[in-house]
Amino acid sequence: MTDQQPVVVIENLTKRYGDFVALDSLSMQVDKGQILGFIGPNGAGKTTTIRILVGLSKATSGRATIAGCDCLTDSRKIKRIVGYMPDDFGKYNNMRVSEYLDFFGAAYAIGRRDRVRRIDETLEIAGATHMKDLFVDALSRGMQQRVAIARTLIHDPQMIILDEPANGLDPQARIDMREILLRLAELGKTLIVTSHILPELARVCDLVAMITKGKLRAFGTVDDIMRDIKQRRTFEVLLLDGQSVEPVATQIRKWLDQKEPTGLESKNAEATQAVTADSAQTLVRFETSLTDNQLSELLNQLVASDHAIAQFRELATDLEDAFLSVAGAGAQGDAT
Ligand SMILES: Nc1ncnc2c1ncn2[C@@H]1O[C@H](COP(=O)(O)OP(=O)(O)OP(=O)(O)O)[C@@H](O)[C@H]1O
Repeated sequence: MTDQQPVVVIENLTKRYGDFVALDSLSMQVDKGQILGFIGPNGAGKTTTIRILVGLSKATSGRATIAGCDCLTDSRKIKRIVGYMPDDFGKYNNMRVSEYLDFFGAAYAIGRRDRVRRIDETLEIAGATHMKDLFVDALSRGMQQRVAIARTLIHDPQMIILDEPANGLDPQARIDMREILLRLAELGKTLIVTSHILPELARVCDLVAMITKGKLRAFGTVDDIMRDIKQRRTFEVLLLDGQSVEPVATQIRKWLDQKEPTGLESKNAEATQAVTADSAQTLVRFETSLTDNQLSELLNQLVASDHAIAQFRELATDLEDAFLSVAGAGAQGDAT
């Protein structure tokens, strides 16, 4: 395998439990040193995919390889290449951090002298050097998560798979976790990181795969996904006078009812519902899929009316909105 070849190759991976399709023809690739954010709500199929990747579960059809090794048939090699951190830390009473890591190092058949060195190295990468002599079960969730990362790195895997590493962490610990992920990528590791919380990963991921109901809904860089997903945009009209809010909201509703794709009553109803008047903040907010050209007509009408308009602005759409848009579109598609 050369450096140019993707480290992870997933081709048409499908997993059925009886009649239930947990994973439906999933395909994607991850290159060396990249961080893939694997995003999806509970039950989407993330853990199913990961279990197949680390050789713990057999796909019904399709294929997955890591560094050229088949995840099913080369499972011994996969265990050497991959470090897997499940979302559950487990119970390790009466064990100091160094003993805990030594235990896992020995399980990987790392010699005693190398284990001593690896324990120091992995604790340093995970920012947990000062925890070395503490008892594992006395550590906070965030500290335990760092120790779990050190454990995942103990055999120096080239590929690291972390299942919900930020789960249960406080905001600072989440930021620290992101720093650790970036450090690992800098060290040349390839990472797959799952989350059901999107913005958390968006800042550190090179790639994002969004999955719902076992199907890949979007795959690409964060920018690609934001550009490609056709979504309704949100606008705000800020008014100078609170009394203008209701009449302007009514004017926008009427205009949207005429201009949004016609012929479908439900569409119009949706557009109408998407206009909200906020008297306290003297603004009207609305959602639309109309273009800037079309919206300029509305802006002209509003400016020509008796109401003093302070601002007409588009609200930034974040990845969370994009995800909801993808998930919603996918769910509608499945229903038809
Ligand atoms: N052994 C099993 N037998 C039957 N159904 C299963 C089994 N394992 C998982 N499933 C189902 O497959 C679907 C995908 O589950 P999976 O655990 O992969 O989701 P997930 O995206 O990891 O969600 P979560 O974040 O909740 O772990 C779920 O509907 C789950 O109930």
